Amino acid sequence: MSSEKEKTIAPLSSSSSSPSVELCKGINGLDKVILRESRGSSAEVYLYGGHVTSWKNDHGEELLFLSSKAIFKPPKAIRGGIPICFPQFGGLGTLDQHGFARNRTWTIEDDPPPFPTNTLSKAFVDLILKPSEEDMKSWPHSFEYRLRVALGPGGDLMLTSRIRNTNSEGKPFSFTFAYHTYFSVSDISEVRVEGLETLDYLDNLRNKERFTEQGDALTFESEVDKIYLSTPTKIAIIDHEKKRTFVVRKDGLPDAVVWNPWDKKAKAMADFGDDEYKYMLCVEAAAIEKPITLKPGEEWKGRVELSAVPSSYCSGQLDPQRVLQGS
Ligand SMILES: O=P(O)(O)OC[C@H]1O[C@@H](O)[C@H](O)[C@@H](O)[C@@H]1O
Repeated sequence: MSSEKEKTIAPLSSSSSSPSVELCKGINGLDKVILRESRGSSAEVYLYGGHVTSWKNDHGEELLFLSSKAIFKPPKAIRGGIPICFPQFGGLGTLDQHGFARNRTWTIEDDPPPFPTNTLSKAFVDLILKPSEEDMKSWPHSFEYRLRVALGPGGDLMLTSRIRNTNSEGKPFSFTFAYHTYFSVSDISEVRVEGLETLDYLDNLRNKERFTEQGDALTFESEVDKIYLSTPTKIAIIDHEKKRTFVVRKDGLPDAVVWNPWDKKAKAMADFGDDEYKYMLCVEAAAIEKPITLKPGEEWKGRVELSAVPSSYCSGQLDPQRVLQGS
């Protein structure tokens, strides 16, 4: 073998790679960005919706649920991954359900204003959304919405939203917000959520009436659509069968929505498989009960950090305290 040939082969057989960010075409030719970390984890972000559609650990296992029937065609929002609900959560206002950010095309911003704290991550992308003239007709406010999606060296997925009021005529505005995260689970009946016990919630299935959750971890055996209020900064989703725990850490987002459509609603959704409710759970870091108000020039920040860790066991039982109190 010539030395020339050996030189060409060497880099291809190398197993370690450095963090990378790649812009390419996704489904239906929509632009997407792929983030890759050196140990093998990755994430995919569509510019349409500023929407994370994939998050994989360093074994290449998908951690987010994406419907097999998801429609990647504007103006329909993508079913699964992490839709951004802004400037309105759900039907709590005059806009279409969950606002318009999830069905607008965002732009990559090469040089955003610096973050107060530096992220360790080298695999990240900065996106920006500004309202179009059409948007201003239904929501007459100027804003700049900057979204950074970053993959940490250990595979954690971090989303940071910075929303600034850029109204020139001195008008404040208010909004509600959610990171509508669809977690992939092995079987919804094997899942528990820790961290929301004893909290008050608004039940979307009962006219948003206010109730208080019981003392036990949440388990699932029917449709659920609840907005938990004043929640702790950390919530754990424990997948018994997979022996995997998702930890949601959040900042600036006091509420948490828990949603699973179950069988009847699943059948009624055109972009969701009839049985897919078994394999997903939405736990959405949110600001809903008390809308955020920004005066001109003011900026709000809302951040979520998702990690997937092996569940810790204690004499055959999961030990929720270790999950919630651990670092
Ligand atoms: O079908 P959409 O607009 O994506 O909304 C899905 C669900 O999103 C949840 O956040 C809401 O609480 C539910 O009420 C809603 O059904």
